[in-house]
Amino acid sequence: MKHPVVLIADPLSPAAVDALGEDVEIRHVDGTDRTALLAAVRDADALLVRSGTRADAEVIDAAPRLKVIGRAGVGLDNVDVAAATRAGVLVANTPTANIVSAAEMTCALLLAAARNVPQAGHALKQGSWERSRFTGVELAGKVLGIVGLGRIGVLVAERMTAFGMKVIAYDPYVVGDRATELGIEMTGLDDLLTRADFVTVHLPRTPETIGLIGADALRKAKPTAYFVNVARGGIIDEAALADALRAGDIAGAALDVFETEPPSGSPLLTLDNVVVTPHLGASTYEAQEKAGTQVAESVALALKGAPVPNAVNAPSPYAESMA
Ligand SMILES: NC(=O)C1=CN([C@@H]2O[C@H](COP(=O)(O)OP(=O)(O)OC[C@H]3O[C@@H](n4cnc5c(N)ncnc54)[C@H](O)[C@@H]3O)[C@@H](O)[C@H]2O)C=CC1
Ligand SMILES: O=C(O)CCC(=O)C(=O)O
Repeated sequence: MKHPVVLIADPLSPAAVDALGEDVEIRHVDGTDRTALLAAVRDADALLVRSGTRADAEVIDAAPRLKVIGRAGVGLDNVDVAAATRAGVLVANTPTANIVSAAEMTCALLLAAARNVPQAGHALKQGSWERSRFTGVELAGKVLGIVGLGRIGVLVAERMTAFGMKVIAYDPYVVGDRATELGIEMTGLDDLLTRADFVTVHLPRTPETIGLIGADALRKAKPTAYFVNVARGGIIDEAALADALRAGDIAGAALDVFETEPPSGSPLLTLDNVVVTPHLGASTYEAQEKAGTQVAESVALALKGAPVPNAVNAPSPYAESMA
């Protein structure tokens, strides 16, 4: 009997392949090579992606056998869930597999920006021992503003509270006493922007969140404020951010994600007060093993027609956009 074809379009942990078992035929394609992807998906019963591959309507239409798209990670802005649902294709992500890694990365970038770690290290490797130039700021006693108090936002709050930061947050969808229990003050976005010494966004990329932090928002921030984005490019408008950084309207930024990835030619890459990483929030062995295993288990269940715990086809209150 012919086994169902599982097409892996982004680099996944070997654990994913193990968890898929022997009853499937595994094929690989570079999901960023559009032509190759559209050709390979034609025979696929399942498609496995991370954030590098766009599983949009064109891909779904090119895949007549497709039953399931597995997203090894959280964000679904690269998967057209509505088109998949219309085509009867189940979509499943791994909503908790990489959240600790993403939160730890956020804390790392916050500290790196506050203490100029990459800039000072780079200068030293170039032979320059410049201690005063890289004087930083302490986090203790400072206000951390978290925009989007979901799974990752809460983990960041817990960790940065241990550094002595006062945490305030904006999230109109948070209900209940969770924030109070954690000692987090919920507030409006404008108040957060005017009070925060560090602002970090932990939102999905949706029509509502694209450009949420734009020129107006940045104008409200303290000139000493730092902005951190380990969520999705475009939630902090990059052109407005570059302008604010150049003008000295804010002190610095740390970015793991970009409007276009890779962000070739972005002015942000040329600014000294910007710390950057190439979308590494989920790139730990632990997160990838969990995401790979969980997504493979979901795909294996879907191919058997069994219920899948992390299916996301149900309407969401903030459906992610393909914009
Ligand atoms: N850099 C990386 O490698 C990673 C990035 N991510 C990104 O982080 C995002 C957040 O992840 P989680 O915390 O797990 O998601 P989550 O769904 O647990 O939390 C998102 C929070 O944003 C809030 N929210 C939605 N729209 C909002 C708005 N307009 N204003 C304010 N708050 C709003 C929701 O109420 C929710 O509490 C993901 O969607 C993904 O894009 C996730 C993992 C790794
Ligand atoms: O490792 C990846 O594919 C990106 C992780 C991510 O951004 C997510 O899970 O939303």
